[in-house]
Amino acid sequence: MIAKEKIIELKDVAVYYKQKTSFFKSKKYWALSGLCFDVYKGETLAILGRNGAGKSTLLRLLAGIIKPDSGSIIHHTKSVSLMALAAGFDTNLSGRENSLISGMLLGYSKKNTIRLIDKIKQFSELQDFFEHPVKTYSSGMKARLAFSIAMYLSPDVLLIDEVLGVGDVSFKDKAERVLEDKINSDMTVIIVSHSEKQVNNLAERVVWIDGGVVRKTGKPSEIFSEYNINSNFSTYGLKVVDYKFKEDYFFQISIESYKNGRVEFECVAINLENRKIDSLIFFETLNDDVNFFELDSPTATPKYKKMYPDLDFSDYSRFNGGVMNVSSAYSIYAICDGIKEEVLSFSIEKV
Ligand SMILES: Nc1ncnc2c1ncn2[C@@H]1O[C@H](COP(=O)(O)OP(=O)(O)OP(=O)(O)O)[C@@H](O)[C@H]1O
Repeated sequence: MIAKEKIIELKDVAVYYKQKTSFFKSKKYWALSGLCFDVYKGETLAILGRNGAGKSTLLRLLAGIIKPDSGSIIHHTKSVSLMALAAGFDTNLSGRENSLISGMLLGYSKKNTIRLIDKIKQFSELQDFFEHPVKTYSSGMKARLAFSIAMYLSPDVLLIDEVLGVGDVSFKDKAERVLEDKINSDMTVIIVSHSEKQVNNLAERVVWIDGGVVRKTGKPSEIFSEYNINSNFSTYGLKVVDYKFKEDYFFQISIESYKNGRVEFECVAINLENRKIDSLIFFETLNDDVNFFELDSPTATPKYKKMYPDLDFSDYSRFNGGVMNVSSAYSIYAICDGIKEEVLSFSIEKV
């Protein structure tokens, strides 16, 4: 096996912001702490996390715009671009002038940058606006300029913050196609995205940031099941811990209501290898008692079919609802082709 080449290393990195508590006083707020992970050459890495988790702070760190307050970042590359954040633009200058500056900052000669500028203008579809100050642009136009610059002035590491979420449908399609070409080349791409579909399509690896710390890293399929369940539970001030699942299953558990320590839920489970699930059994370990209940309706509701159009909900899925208790632990077994196997286990706690 060829050893993967590290392009960025984060060693116990932490960043704080000063937040004002009164007119004279401020306190340190640690937006990121204890981050340790590596980025490898040529990979596409997705950064996932809820609002306020620290994703933008992490991107700014990776781009060198801010420095860690403790720990260290080692860059084994010269050109990291945060174009897509549009953070580097001088808004008094035009799209053309900003493209030129970006090229020079990335180490291109003036001649080479000028050669690429018309391609940037054409790709961005900004037309005459390209010659106007960036401060007159809408946020979608800024994102289009940023994306186009990044695509033509190929840095070694491309950082993208939700850029594909802006712009009209035809620009989005075009951007996604070009980005896929970059991903298939040896460019390293780090992308922040809330879209499960986009991350599944584009990224090989995910770093899940939760409350400023790395909660988990892994393949998109390993992360999303737990991430989605956690997102649902955290809306109710609850968290899912000790989450373990069998990779050939997809799960979605959503909360219908939460009252007096009892969670009414809906659950859908799908065998991703198209093995028929005969039944799903929930075992609950609460106060040394073991309770169990069986989920036995064979197909999902139209709601789930609409949410996951790519999944096969026929024989391979089981769907039902029930009640779970907070401060309790669950093991879920599937009987699949006559064989009983543990497919998911977790506990529910108050945050
Ligand atoms: N300049 C700042 N001063 C004080 N606190 C800040 C500053 N910037 C960010 N924070 C705080 O740091 C935390 C992380 O913010 P960050 O913008 O990195 O999160 P995020 O994951 O990108 O969020 P979102 O998805 O909402 O954009 C948040 O709690 C935020 O309130």
